[in-house]
Amino acid sequence: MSEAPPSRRVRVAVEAPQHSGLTGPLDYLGPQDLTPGTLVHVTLGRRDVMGLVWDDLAEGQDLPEDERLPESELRPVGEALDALPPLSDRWRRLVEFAASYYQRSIGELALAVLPPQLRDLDAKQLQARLKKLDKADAAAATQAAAAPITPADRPALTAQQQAALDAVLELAGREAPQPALLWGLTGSGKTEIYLRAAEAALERGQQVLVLVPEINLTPQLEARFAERFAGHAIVSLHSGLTPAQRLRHWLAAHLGRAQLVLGTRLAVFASMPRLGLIVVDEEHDPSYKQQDGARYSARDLAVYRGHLEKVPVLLGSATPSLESWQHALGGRYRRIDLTERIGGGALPRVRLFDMNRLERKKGVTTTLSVPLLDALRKRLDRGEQSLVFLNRRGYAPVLHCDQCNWKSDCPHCSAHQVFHKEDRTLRCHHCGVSARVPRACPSCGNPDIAPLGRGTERLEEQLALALPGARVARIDADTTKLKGSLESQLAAVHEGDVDILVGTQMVAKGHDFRRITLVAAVNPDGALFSSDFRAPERLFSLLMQAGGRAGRDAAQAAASEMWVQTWYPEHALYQSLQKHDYEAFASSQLHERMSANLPPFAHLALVRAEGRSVEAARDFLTAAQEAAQALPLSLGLLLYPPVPMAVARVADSERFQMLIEAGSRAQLQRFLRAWLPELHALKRRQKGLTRWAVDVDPLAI
Ligand SMILES: Nc1ncnc2c1ncn2[C@@H]1O[C@H](COP(=O)(O)OP(=O)(O)OP(=O)(O)O)[C@@H](O)[C@H]1O
Ligand SMILES: [Zn+2]
Repeated sequence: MSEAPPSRRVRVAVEAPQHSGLTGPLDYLGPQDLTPGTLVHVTLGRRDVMGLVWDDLAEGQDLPEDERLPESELRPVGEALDALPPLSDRWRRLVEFAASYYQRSIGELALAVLPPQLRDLDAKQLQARLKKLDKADAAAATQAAAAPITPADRPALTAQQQAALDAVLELAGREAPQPALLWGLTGSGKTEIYLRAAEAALERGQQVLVLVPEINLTPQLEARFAERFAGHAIVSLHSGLTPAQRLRHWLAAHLGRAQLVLGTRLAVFASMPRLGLIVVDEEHDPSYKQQDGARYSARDLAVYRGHLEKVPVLLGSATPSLESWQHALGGRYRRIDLTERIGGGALPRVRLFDMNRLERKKGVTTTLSVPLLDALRKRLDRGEQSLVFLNRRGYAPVLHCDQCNWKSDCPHCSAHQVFHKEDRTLRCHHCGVSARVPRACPSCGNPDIAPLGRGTERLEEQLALALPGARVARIDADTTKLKGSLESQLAAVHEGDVDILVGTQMVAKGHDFRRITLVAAVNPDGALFSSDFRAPERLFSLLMQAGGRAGRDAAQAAASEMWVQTWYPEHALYQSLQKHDYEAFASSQLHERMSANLPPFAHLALVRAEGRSVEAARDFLTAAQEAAQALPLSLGLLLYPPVPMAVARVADSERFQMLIEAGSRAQLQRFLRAWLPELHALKRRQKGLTRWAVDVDPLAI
């Protein structure tokens, strides 16, 4: 290091949040041979931060020539972490696309999707890490090399599965494969297709990325991959890992050593030099959408990544998102169907139980109707399992005093505090604040305050009372807080130690329960009349999923039943559900969406604002709307007026939102790019505004 080599202008993506006004990579002075994709330390203001050397030109996010600093004023880049192979061109294109599409800065997104620990290392520490990893991997690699890629113990495919696999393999052989939508009934053996397609990719020496909605809800999928590919290098990537694990797993993927990467939405950004296949399981699941920062859809980015890397993307679902379904109808996605359950079992018979037929007693809803209890008892007698599904946790959604009408409202939110009997607390599910249950009404002193309505905790209690001797268990966010508790509770169900399982949507998804013959949804009507146009889609898929937990053992399939208690049995959604007719449901929904000009026929962005007062949040959006109307690019767009959000106040913050609707993605993108910089300026002027954010393709309205 005697003579300093000549320097040049290098562009470095640094983590500067959008609101700081820095959008593109920044200019520094660095050595000639600094490869794009290399991590470097740089100074930003007075801080030392991690940056990523970017390309010479990043489209759209560059400062105009005359705003760039002359070379003489540039700061030098600091230490480069060049022991790490640079992040690939394709990886950088993915990040660039995501940043631009979701309206964030490249640097913010690039650094946010790298493992956090990587940011804190210097070159020497990184080298030490890599060395340690080398040693561990050398041992594992010999093992992996010895493991056969074609495992011996795998089931022979059914004819339908074989046809589906052939279709996937045919795509994989193409120069630029189109994405595939694997539409398969619950229990039709979709996972087996993922496994076989993965196997074929491994045989080609490629890496496979498998995305799942929530890793702790799908321990079985992970177990099935681990079992099938025992001896192969499989790593997981999700937010439940320790920072050290996350770095180790990420490095294994980046160095090309991990053959399979299984992860949640953030794994869509895993650096994988030999990527050969992307699987997105339960592609319709809302948890693929990131809900803060860059609000990306991992499913949509997976499709884009497949296009960039020219690899097949396999989107699997029994109830595809209407977006994907529409793409399949239009021929953009290749549709592959699995229409039979493994073993030839039937889907459960759906029984729509009309609540209007029950005798009405004032103020009492008979959630546990006599016929339902009879059906449960029948299963008990036969030694079969039942699942009772209610998407509301806690004991009761509100406590109420019938003398003065006091209700357990959250002091900080426009919502009730939920009564949790187990620890006798009132808890707000929005801001998290928790209080002891009062002995008497805080307002009038009446000692007789009562729970109104019902959550899973109460349902569990009532079931145990009504069916003495039954082993009732509950699985929801409250019973599974401890690490490993969900796994052990699920294991108890699989082992037959539970007769009746009560739970929220956590139990409806993905589990391969073998002994359940009755699934009951006791109070699903709420979503029918939601102001969110996607609520019916979510309800339908949740109920199909829940129903799919019954009769998975073909021998019992004929006796399986799904029980839906509803006040609206004639509703089209339930009618389609009864026939297991996703196609009819999708077609009627798409029809409605088309006439209402909603996605997938229109493209939406939502701007949300939070303030210390209603005025602050609303006025900001009103000003934003005026700024939008002044832009010629807003012509042809629909700008809805600001409205309070469904839960208007959370943690003492007033929340408003404003919807923008466009006929095309490109039009929306062009408009946002012109408009959002003005919002950064407006924010500085709006007193009392705490934050604002834009959500492109919002999922919940
Ligand atoms: N060809 C096959 N022969 C025998 N058993 C199979 C075959 N394919 C899958 N199975 C088994 O059938 C069951 C259901 O398959 P799988 O879990 O893959 O269905 P799925 O479509 O992913 O279901 P879901 O959407 O409900 O999660 C599993 O226990 C699986 O091991
Ligand atoms: Zn609250």
